Amino acid sequence: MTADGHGAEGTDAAGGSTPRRIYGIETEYGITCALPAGAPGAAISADDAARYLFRKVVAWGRSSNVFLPNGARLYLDVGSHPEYASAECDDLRQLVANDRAGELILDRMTEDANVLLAAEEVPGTIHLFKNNLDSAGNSYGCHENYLIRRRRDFQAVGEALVGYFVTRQILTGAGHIRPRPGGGATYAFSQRADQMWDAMSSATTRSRPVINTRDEPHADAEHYRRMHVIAGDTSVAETTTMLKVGMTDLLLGMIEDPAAGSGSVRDLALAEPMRAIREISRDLTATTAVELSDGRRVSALEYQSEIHERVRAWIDESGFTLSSSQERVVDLWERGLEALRTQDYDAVSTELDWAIKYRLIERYRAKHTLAWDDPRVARLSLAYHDISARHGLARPLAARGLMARVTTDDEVEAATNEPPATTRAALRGRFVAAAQARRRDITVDWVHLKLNDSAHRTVALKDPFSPVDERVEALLEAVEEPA
Ligand SMILES: Nc1ncnc2c1ncn2[C@@H]1O[C@H](COP(=O)(O)OP(=O)(O)OP(=O)(O)O)[C@@H](O)[C@H]1O
Ligand SMILES: [Mg+2]
Repeated sequence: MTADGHGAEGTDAAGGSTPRRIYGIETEYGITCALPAGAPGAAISADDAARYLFRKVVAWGRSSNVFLPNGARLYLDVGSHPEYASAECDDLRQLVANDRAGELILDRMTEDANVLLAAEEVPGTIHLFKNNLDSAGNSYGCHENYLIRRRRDFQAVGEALVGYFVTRQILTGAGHIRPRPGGGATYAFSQRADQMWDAMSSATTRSRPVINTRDEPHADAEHYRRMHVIAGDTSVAETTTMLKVGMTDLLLGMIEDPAAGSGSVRDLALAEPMRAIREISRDLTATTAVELSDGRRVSALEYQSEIHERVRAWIDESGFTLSSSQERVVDLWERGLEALRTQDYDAVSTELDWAIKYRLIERYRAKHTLAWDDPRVARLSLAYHDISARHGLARPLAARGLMARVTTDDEVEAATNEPPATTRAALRGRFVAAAQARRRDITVDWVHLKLNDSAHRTVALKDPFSPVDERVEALLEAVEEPA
């Protein structure tokens, strides 16, 4: 921690760990109610299914927008997809556990909702998907949030970062069976690539930008911004989530380090990012060249290799000691690029979503001689994203050593109740848990904790890095007092 209490600095000197950063992932889940094959009638709509899913939450929290004892936010907006926003994390393994905990919570809610459907004799089974596109072509997102230092050259740095986010799909895309205009289908890196319409903008729904610039830091606005990244595919494999956030955190660390600075990426802005994102998604060799603002042409593979090299050099020069998760990130990043260079996807086919899914589908296609546009292939692909412990493929794939893990089942289970211990989320989690146990009425958001009693005590937690606060201890005592 530094004197100003922000805790993110003080690591500029050689050695030590990379600068601390707050990050969180929001995931909108796909939802559908499916009838057994050949069953007559129609299943309930996705909206109705979502209402069944949230019935218990609404009964318990009196709202479909609640904060949980693990520090996360669970909500359902009118007419939209169930969403889980992870608690603020400052460690990759912690983030993966909190994100996976959301999956587990929602899977259990789905099981309950299906019991409810059966009891009410409503036909069908609800399924939740960690993907980005439903059968009607609607897209929903997985947003990453990174706390970054406020800076005057945000626009210029942002343009280079857009290039990074557009090209990183060759590593972190979730894989997509993409219908070909003239018929048939091919395999692409990303489901989300065809759904993005803008590079940087403050609107999320209308223009769907790669980086959302709405200025809502949930922290001291004088020093920080929250960078809201809309462009990523939702990750299924824990290692892909780890890589996606881990490599971005390191890149941001380099840009924010005065020794490297924004000059370390400024030359990497793309001339036409929205054209590039589509072209790159469709080329599994990652060799299609796209144009940079300065007229140079590079492939996504060259672009990402360049970023990787610069970040590696920055780490070496700074003499940082990486955490074991960060070591894993740098290694997987490198091996992912090498797999593309050699076109030997098997080198990463237990770690990167697009490659895991590709191998799964290719084996199935070969066994049954199926084309990419066969409905059975589409069903297998969808099952990859189904979060159900019973119907989804992630669990059996992991059990057979075909999908690597970052966490253990015990860690994920614990993270359904326990907030990250090292960030502001720890305070929120304790407050929510205490209020639940005492049945006290509270109002919570990312920054505020409020006890709705006659005194209307509210604490504003402006420092997301801090897991301790005397005012919260006093508030917790008030929660324990008889109302
Ligand atoms: N100061 C912060 N810096 C970085 N990330 C943060 C910070 N505070 C909260 N977060 C993370 O940002 C995410 C916010 O999720 P939420 O869905 O509420 O986002 P939003 O975009 O602000 O709202 P909405 O989805 O309703 O538009 C969470 O994952 C949370 O952990
Ligand atoms: Mg959100």
